[in-house]
Amino acid sequence: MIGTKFEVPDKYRYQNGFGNHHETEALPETLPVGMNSPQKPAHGLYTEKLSGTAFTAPRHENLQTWLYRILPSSVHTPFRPCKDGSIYTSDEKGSVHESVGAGSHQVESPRWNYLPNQLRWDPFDLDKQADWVQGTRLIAGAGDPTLKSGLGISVYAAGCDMPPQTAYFTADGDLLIVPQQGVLDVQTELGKLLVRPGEIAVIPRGIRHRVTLPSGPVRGYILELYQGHFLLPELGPIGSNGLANARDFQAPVAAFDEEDDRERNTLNWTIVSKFANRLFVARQTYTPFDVVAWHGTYYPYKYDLGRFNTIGTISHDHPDPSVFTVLTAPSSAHGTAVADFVIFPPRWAVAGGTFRPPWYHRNTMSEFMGLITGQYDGKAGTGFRAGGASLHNVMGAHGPDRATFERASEEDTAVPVRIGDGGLAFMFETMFMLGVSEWALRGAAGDDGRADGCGKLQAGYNSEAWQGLERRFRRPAPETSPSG
Ligand SMILES: O=C(O)Cc1cc(O)ccc1O
Ligand SMILES: [Fe+2]
Repeated sequence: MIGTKFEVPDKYRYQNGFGNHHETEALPETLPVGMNSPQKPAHGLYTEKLSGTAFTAPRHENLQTWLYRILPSSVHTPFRPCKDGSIYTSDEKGSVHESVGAGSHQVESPRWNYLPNQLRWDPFDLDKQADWVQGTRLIAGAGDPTLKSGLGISVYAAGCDMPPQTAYFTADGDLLIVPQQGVLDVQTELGKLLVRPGEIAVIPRGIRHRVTLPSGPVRGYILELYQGHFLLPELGPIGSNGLANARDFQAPVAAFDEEDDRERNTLNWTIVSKFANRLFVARQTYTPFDVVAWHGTYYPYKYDLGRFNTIGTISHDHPDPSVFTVLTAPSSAHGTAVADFVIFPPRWAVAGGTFRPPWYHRNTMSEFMGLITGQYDGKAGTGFRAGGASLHNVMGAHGPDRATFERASEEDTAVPVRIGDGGLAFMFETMFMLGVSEWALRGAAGDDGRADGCGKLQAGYNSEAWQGLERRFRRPAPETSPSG
């Protein structure tokens, strides 16, 4: 199912390759030849440079793109804090000079709860009244976007298009988007992406975008990476191909909208900015989707998880889940990720004489998991459901639930089995201890309709998953001496 059947065909064109220097123009002869910033850019456009790394970042890490657009991005009114409950309206009384202006809309208070327990959530409610920006709620996080350190994990659940003539960007980090339900039509400054469940998208920091929902309500997960950028993992002895292959990543081609001449000089466009976890709003007289051509290495992209080339054991033992890494955001400690995006795709389980599911374990890394569809092979019980989530924080003991243990310790391991068909689970794994938001914790599962909390936290997760595990230890009978 993943990667082959979609509700709607993809109507957009892409250019392929991860980390490529791409170039694309929606009108011929727009990109300058042999230079970036000509005195008179083609067609009367302005040149603008978008930097995703410091100017002096090493060549192999340097990310930047040159944009050729109708007006530069700076032509907007000052950003003002947006009004509580009305993110497209600025709070004229709120001062941009105060650290938290009166009435400012905070995406989430930075008050995190640090809990050693295993946590699991029922599927998050769809909010038919919300759009992409309003429907995104922080679940967990670490670090601080002002220090470009750490990450935030959110769920989105929305039922409305973003209003016409609005765009959003976050200055806090790169967005890794994992749709679980419904199609996202994402118009970005650099072109258009259609992103469906079974695909993922990355929208780098700063890139303005507008999300509409061509197939109705949507739900999914977002990892906002405050530091660094996602890379393909090293392949080591796997060799030069495998896992997610570079050629399967798709970046948009340039596409621009021309404004209606009658609307010139009217402040009819609204730009919402997330800056240090706080929303601000500015107005401008023209569409931000006015980039006629671009070239560079800093751009949004998408990837169909159905193209992942899954590698696993063909002898014995359950390998570390790092073999399923799609993208990794490395820290400066070699092999230790700020964030890994890992999937558990359909595959063959063939390990002989082996307990095949994940082992019981405790991990110095934190593991946030979501389920896109179907079932996860580590949890045969019914509690881990598509659109829900689980969190096993630093050193949180976890592993197969009782049902999984019983099945896997009796199965015939001389026979290969197909696992996960029609299903897809994923994990955001991070070196950081994750704080959990107030919203994620408030309201037990079944306690729906709360404004202040998701009402999805499962009170009985630990007991349902593990308390029923039986003692199986039998001390071997002492050997009796033959002499009597
Ligand atoms: O805990 C989990 O279910 C995720 C996981 C899967 C796996 O195959 C090995 C380790 C691991 O943490
Ligand atoms: Fe785990």
